[in-house]
Amino acid sequence: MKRGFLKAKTVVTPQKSPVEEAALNPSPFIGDGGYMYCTIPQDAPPNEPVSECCLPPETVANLLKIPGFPHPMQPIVEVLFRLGESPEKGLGLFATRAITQGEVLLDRRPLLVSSMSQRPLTTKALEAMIAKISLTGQPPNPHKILSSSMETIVGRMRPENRAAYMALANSTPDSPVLGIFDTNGAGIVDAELNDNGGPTCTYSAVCDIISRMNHSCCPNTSRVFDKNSFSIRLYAARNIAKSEELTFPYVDLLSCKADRQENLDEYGFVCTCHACVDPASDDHREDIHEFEFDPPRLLKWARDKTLPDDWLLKKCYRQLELLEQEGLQSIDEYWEVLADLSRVYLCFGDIKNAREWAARAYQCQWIHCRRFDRADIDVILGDKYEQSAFWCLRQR
Ligand SMILES: C[S@@+](CC[C@H](N)C(=O)[O-])C[C@H]1O[C@@H](n2cnc3c(N)ncnc32)[C@H](O)[C@@H]1O
Repeated sequence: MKRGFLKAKTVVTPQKSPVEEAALNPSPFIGDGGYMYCTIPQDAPPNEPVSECCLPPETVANLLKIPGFPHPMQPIVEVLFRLGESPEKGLGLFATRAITQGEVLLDRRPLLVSSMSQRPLTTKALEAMIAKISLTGQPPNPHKILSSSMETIVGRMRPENRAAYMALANSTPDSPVLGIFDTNGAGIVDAELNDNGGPTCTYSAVCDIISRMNHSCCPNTSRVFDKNSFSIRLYAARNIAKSEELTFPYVDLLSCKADRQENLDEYGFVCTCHACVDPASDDHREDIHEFEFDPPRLLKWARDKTLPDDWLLKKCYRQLELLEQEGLQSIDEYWEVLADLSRVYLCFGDIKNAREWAARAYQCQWIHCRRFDRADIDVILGDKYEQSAFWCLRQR
């Protein structure tokens, strides 16, 4: 090199990844698909847990209309589980003491809540898509759209939440950001998040601790999303022994074993739980599924004196036995049969037994709190039970 000449340096500005780009802009905004990217709760102090969300703007507006939103989460005074290795399943959660049915194990804000994958496109998004096709001749790639949405959400997370998210399992061949969403996203039903007039869709939530739970077709926990506190509450759906693994279902529990396994294939494992190895389980689950719950049937029996007194009781006890045998205390059918037993005893004018069954239905808060017909149970547990349509109906 000649003296006096410096070797020219090309200044390369390192390109930011989409996650880094998103981290630069933490304010809420409406993205291409018409979804709102926002932090919930908004303007939270650093010690308040937050969720990064991608939701229809109407859903966000409805949440913000809840008086006092967000309500405080349920304080948990004792940690009842630990994170540990589960043979052949990676990490999992294990009870550190015997837990009683109905105990709350955790109440926690998700790291992420998104409706991106399920929501029909908004008109604006559809127009943008059509414009893009006419410009490039190529339809946009839904996989790319979802992936870029996830990068935006993850980029907006607080660093500690992002680290917790990135440490979760990825059982897919996809990029970590998208694969973690697919492996760990658990559904929040529309009614739990958006029961006052927003667009109908389902939402997926990814959590730091709860997402460590492995699947079982006889799960011992159940979760409820409480939109008031914007948190997921985890309940013991039945008594759990010390050291037992805490489990949650990834698929519909009343479908047959083959269908359940087909849906589990995307998680990359073969389920070997009790129900999947018991040859009688499919028939039991079909019987549970076919059991009719409805007050009209109860009214028909109560008024039809040609049917034996114990006609409905026997059916209900059999249903309860099957549900307990199959380990299905987490599903709605369990609450329904407890509620039916309570109503049947009310028809006999037996308030003591009616209340015992009603108390058991009430104890299933993971179902009770979202049942539109829970008023019956509240009436039986209160002092106005004689005003119920079922009171002494069989004796009239
Ligand atoms: C939501 S994660 C559960 C936590 C995960 N075990 C971990 O280490 O973080 C889902 C993944 O866990 C594993 N898994 C969950 N349930 C399982 C089961 N019953 N049998 C085998 N593997 C399971 C699968 O790899 C699945 O894709």
